[in-house]
Amino acid sequence: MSDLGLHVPEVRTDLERRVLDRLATVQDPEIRRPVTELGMVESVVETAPGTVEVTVLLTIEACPLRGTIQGDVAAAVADVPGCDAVDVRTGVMSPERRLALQDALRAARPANPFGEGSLTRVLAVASGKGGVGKSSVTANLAVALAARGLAVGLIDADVHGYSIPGLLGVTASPTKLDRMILPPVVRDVKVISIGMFLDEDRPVAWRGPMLHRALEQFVTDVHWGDLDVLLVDLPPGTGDIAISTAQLLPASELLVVTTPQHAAAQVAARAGQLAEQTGQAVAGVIENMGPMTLPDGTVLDVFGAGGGQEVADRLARVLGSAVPLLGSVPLDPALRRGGDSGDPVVLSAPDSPAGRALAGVAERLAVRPRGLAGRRLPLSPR
Ligand SMILES: Nc1ncnc2c1ncn2[C@@H]1O[C@H](COP(=O)(O)OP(=O)(O)OP(=O)(O)O)[C@@H](O)[C@H]1O
Repeated sequence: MSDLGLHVPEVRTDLERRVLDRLATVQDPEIRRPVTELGMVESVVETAPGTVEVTVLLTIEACPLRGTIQGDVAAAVADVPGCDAVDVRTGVMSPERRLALQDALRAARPANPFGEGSLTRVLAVASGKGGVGKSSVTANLAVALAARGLAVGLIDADVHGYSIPGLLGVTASPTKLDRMILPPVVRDVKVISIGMFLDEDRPVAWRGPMLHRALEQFVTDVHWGDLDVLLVDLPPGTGDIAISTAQLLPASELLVVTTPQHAAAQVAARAGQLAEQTGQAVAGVIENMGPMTLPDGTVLDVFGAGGGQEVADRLARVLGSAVPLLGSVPLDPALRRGGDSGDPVVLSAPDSPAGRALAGVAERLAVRPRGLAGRRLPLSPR
């Protein structure tokens, strides 16, 4: 039995033992745990001296990652000493085996993995109004934090403008195992979006309770594994989902995105002030679409300047705790291009002005020590 109490094949020869040991280094790309621990290795058989046949069971027949898993297994086994040839076969788990896997994964985690005592830093990204680049900033921060070696998850809860899948180039759908959802992993970020569950052409009228339920499912039914950071892309404004986030993710901190414009800053500050009622801390403010420097050195400030600092100062005053301006991301065609092509600017053009500014914000978020500093107690019991 594996650590999770699941199937481990019997081995008879030394080569079979070495191959099985090596398979412990192969992770399921979605669940992110060794295939040997997940009961996915059905058998390892030395069919002729130096020739091994490995049978891997996938969770579902239509597993989109069949080829990846087969390739990873073949690559891992290829240089096991004494192994001249490997044949990787795939099968599908029986419903009983699949259920046992889900039960084992569920038992290994609390119902709300981000509740009391969680070590995951949860950052809910808010903006006062739409179109300020909140989703672009969120997508870039997620991949920048993952590139720094952190385990990152991303929930796209922006019901009306879910754009995260496009910004990250996610084409895969989540794998559904009865009541458990395995999120697609793209650029090392586990991503789940409300858009992955909707018919693109059919508008949905979301009411508060539906939103709450959807977010609750993303928190509890999605298998996130151990995350260092969970980012939540909120819809613009101060609506129901911001309050649901505070309830379902009680340790979440707000990140407020604004443009430099005075009017936009006022609206953004209002969104941030919600933290006063929900007891959330504000991790900081990010100014986006800031002044851009043209090739001849002229500075073009389409949306003015200073809005980010204005929001940070105002929130600090209202909340009575320090609220840093984490960075100002300039208007930059490279950011727009990266978003359009699903190739975030922090990876596709890291030396561009926006790429550098966003990497700087990610660095500040990554190094900030965790703790209760700055977190306010809720005003009313939840
Ligand atoms: N710094 C920037 N420079 C250039 N273009 C940008 C910048 N930030 C965002 N954009 C572009 O602005 C548009 C809006 O961005 P985005 O969708 O991220 O905004 P949003 O605030 O998440 O909007 P909503 O909340 O309404 O969905 C996109 O086309 C994006 O590429």
